Amino acid sequence: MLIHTAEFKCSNTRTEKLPPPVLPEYAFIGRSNVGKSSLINMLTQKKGLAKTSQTPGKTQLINHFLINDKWYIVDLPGYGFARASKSSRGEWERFIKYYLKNRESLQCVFVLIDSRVPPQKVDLEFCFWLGEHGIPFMLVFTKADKQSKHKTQLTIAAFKKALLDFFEEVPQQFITSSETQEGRDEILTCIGEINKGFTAPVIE
Ligand SMILES: Nc1nc2c(ncn2[C@@H]2O[C@H](COP(=O)(O)OP(=O)(O)OP(=O)(O)O)[C@@H](O)[C@H]2O)c(=O)[nH]1
Repeated sequence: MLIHTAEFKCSNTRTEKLPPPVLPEYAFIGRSNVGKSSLINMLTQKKGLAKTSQTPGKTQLINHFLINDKWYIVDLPGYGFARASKSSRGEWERFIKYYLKNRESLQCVFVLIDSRVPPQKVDLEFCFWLGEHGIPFMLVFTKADKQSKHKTQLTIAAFKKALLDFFEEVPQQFITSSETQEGRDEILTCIGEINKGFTAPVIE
């Protein structure tokens, strides 16, 4: 799929203010600093679209980016950053989990995993939670340029093994690098395919 336009649409801290759910949308989420903003910029080929930062856990908003006037990339706040207070973590849970469970136009959640780290409890628990609620998701192993292909494969194998304790089969996986653009075509092709089957929910 070619990206003709990618524009920031809105930032929200409240789910009531989200755009009407008439276009297919794809949420991107992961532990803070996993490379989510860089991935969104890489997918859209727009450097400053999602903000990248060296300070983990900065974005606490749901950001909608409209792509080709036809679908949304949704940038969700990162989870699992140590410095967040208990109350702000609780708020994150309520807000994001409400969005994930109730957003009619959400087609798939791309869960970003740092390809250099062994399976982390917080990532696995999040995947289990998605599974429990029947929310479709896929895995994106980020920062692949930072290590050998072999090491990335070992991380993926370990993550899959951990998931198989819970799931009968593992979701689709992508390997990405925002530096080399690895994984871009694969993710966009996948989104293009899902878009073809989208019918807008009826809004009452
Ligand atoms: N080499 C390399 N570095 C990356 C890649 N993706 C992200 N980075 C670096 O990792 C750091 C974090 O990247 P971000 O894209 O800001 O991460 P984020 O997940 O949006 O961070 P939060 O704002 O905490 O949610 C930055 O220094 C990026 O330059 C990648 O694919 N390869």
